[in-house]
Formats: sequence, structure tokens, C-alpha cells
Amino acid sequence: MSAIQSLSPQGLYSSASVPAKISLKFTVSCCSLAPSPVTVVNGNAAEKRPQERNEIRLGLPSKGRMAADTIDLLKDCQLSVKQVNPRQYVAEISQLPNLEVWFQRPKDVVRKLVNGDLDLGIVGLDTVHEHGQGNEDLIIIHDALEFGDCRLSLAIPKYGIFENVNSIKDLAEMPQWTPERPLRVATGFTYMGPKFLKENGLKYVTFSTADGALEAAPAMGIADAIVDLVSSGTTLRENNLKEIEGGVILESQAVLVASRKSLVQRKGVLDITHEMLERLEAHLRAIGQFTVTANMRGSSAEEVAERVLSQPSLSGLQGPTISPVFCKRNGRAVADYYAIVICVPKKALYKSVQQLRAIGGSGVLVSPLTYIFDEETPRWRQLLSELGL
Ligand SMILES: Nc1ncnc2c1ncn2[C@@H]1O[C@H](COP(=O)(O)OP(=O)(O)OP(=O)(O)O)[C@@H](O)[C@H]1O
Ligand SMILES: O=P(O)(O)OC[C@H]1O[C@H](OP(=O)(O)OP(=O)(O)O)[C@H](O)[C@@H]1O
Ligand SMILES: [Mg+2]
Repeated sequence: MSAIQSLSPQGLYSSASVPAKISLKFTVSCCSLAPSPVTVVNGNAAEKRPQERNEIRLGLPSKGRMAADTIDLLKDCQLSVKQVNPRQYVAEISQLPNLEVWFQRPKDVVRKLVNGDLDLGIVGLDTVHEHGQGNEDLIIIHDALEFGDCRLSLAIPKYGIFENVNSIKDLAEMPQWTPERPLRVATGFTYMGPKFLKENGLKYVTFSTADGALEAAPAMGIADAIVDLVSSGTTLRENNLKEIEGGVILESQAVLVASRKSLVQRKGVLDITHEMLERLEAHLRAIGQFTVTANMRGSSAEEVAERVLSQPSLSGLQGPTISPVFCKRNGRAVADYYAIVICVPKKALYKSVQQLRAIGGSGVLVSPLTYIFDEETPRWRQLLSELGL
């Protein structure tokens, strides 16, 4: 987990800060980062200042590919978002009283966190970086919610003058780019795109922007390169474009992000954050694991434990649980068999089953795990230390 790093506001190419040799075609659509205005009627605030509200606000994506996955993830954490109809932008989570859920476009979630109109949000890391623009009030609470995986990448055509260009260094060294004929880049990432190219030594660049289907721009002759999100790579491939070495700007997935000010100053935000973090971590840890039980003949629990621990994939989370399985013999309860219970990473399941069999395990049962609650989540400890608490 980390707060947003190395995105200093100086990196933004505003018309005032763009180096003379780089011209920008687009106008960066600018949101006001100042607090919402307060209407004063007869000397009283007619509208509550953001700082004065009592409710805690969580912003979730109202539309797009993140929306459904966010609701599903919360549901899997037993946090069901009650939205009466899809056009209603406010909802609640009955398990978290005093929390209001507000559905907003992902970029507006970030803007409103910065403004103080939201306290917490779930969006892609790319959106946090692009629309947070290095604002130090934003703090990433959970950096890997395991959906919305993609990367922000620079891509160029596979053909023509780019045929042998395979790295960002090659691209920067191309003699074609001059003040009269700069590299033309199409991107919706008007903060991160220019910042990245500048940092990588591209001197003569212009940018244009569009809301979608950017991959068409090079073939249409509108741009030489694009900066856009890539997931499977299909859209790039289908449009004869390629990524190049050093051209990945950011690896992204869904994150839980908060306003540092809210966490520290607004009553209850830290408690709700703790509960959400615990539920998310318990669920996300569990989905990568199976519970495996097996029976094993042995003379004692210790002897069985030694056999189990001799295998590299069978140590479980904190070591195996081994319990005697009793049967009645000559009127006495005796244990010839022991039941072993371990947690196994999903990826290592088959290897673990093979190892269990190799040491005499039989009747192997595999079941999914729903939650793994640890004593305290490392992300919580790290958050407290980042907040200086
Ligand atoms: N191809 C993809 N695969 C996986 N995740 C993606 C992909 N494209 C985008 N994302 C993630 O989903 C987020 C939302 O993307 P989406 O296209 O739904 O909304 P948006 O681009 O913010 O909205 P709009 O296109 O209306 O401006 C992105 O910020 C990114 O984190
Ligand atoms: O690598 P892939 O799996 O092919 O995904 C990448 C595409 O997904 C996103 O587009 P989106 O579907 O959001 O469409 P839009 O940007 O044109 O609205 C992104 O802008 C790329 O175009
Ligand atoms: Mg899109």
C-alpha cells in the first residue's frame, strides 16, 4: 500500500508550465478543486459545508465496466448496497450505518474526494492518478481489489516508420520529430500522458484527445501514437498497434481510496475504513485459497504432523490442524487415523493433493473458503502509520 507517489502537480503541463518546445492541442478539461461554494442567506449557511456534514460518504462508479464488479465485491464482503433504482444516485449499506453511498462517474469520485465531498471511494488506480494529479490528500487504503486489471500504455503502429521501433528510447531518438513535425499522441489521459512523455525525453510532442476508440487514430492519420488502457491487448492487435519496452505508464486495478483529511478529521471515517478493510482483506485472502481435509493413518498426532510438515506445500496458513479420528475397538475408543485440515493456495491445489497422497493421505476433500480474518491486517497498520496515528 502506498499513498500516491511521484505525481507532483508540477508534472502537469498547463499552458504556463509546458516547456516551450512542446505544444499542446487539447485544453485540459479542468475541474474545480476548491471546496464547494456555500450559499449564504441572511448571514447563515444555507447549504451545509462539506466539513459540517455528519454522514460518511463512499463514492462508487455509477456506470462503466467498474460499476457492477464493485457492487459484486462489496456483496461478497457481506456489504450489500441497497439502491432503489439505477437512476438513483444515493444508496445505503445496512451493515454500515451512517454511511451514504453516492454513485458517480469514476473521475468524479476522485474529484469529489479531493473537494471533500466524499470521504472514501472505489475506482481504478489509473483514475486516481489521472484525476488526483498527485494531490497529497488522496491515500490508497487497499491497492489490489482484484478487478479492473489493466495498464496505461503508450502504443505505436507496427508498420511504416515504426516497424523497427521497439522501446521508448528508440521512439525518443527518432529523427522524425521536430518542432515543425512533432510526435502526435492521442489520449484521454491528458495529465499522465504528457507527464510520461516529458519524463522519457520526448521533446517535440503534441496531444489530441477523444472519448473513445483512440486505437483508430493512427490508421486515420490523426495521430502517430496513443496512450490508452490495455487489458487483453485485443484492441491494439486488431488495430495493428504495439506496445513498446518502457512504454507502460501505470499498472492499474480497482483500489479503495480515501481523503486523508477525512480519515483524520471526520468522526467515524477511520472506524468504517477499518471495517471495510477487514472485510475486503478477509474475502480477498480467502478467494485465493481452498480448505483441504484428508485422513491419514498414524501412531500419534505429532508423528502425522511431522510427515505433513515434511512436504513443502502442506504447511497451511499457520501449520496443519491435526485431530484424532476415533473408532471403537474392544470396547475402547482408539485413534488409528488422523484428520488433517490445511489451507492451500488455489494454484498449488493439485501439487498439495499429490503430496498428501504421497505421505499416505486418503479421502481428500476440497472446499472453497469464504473469509480469512487475520489478527490485524498489515494494510491497517500501514495506514495508521502513514497517518501518523
Ligand atoms: N479494457 C479494460 N479492462 C479492464 N479494466 C479496464 C479496461 N478499460 C478500463 N478499465 C478500468 O475501468 C475503469 C473505468 O473504465 P470505463 O471505460 O468503464 O469508464 P470511463 O472510461 O471512466 O468512462 P467513460 O468512458 O464514460 O469516460 C478504468 O478507469 C480502468 O480502471
Ligand atoms: O486490451 P483490451 O482488452 O482490448 O481493452 C482495451 C480497451 O478497453 C478500453 O476501452 P473501452 O472498452 O472502455 O471503450 P472506449 O474507451 O472506446 O469507451 C480501452 O480504452 C481500450 O480501448
Ligand atoms: Mg472507456
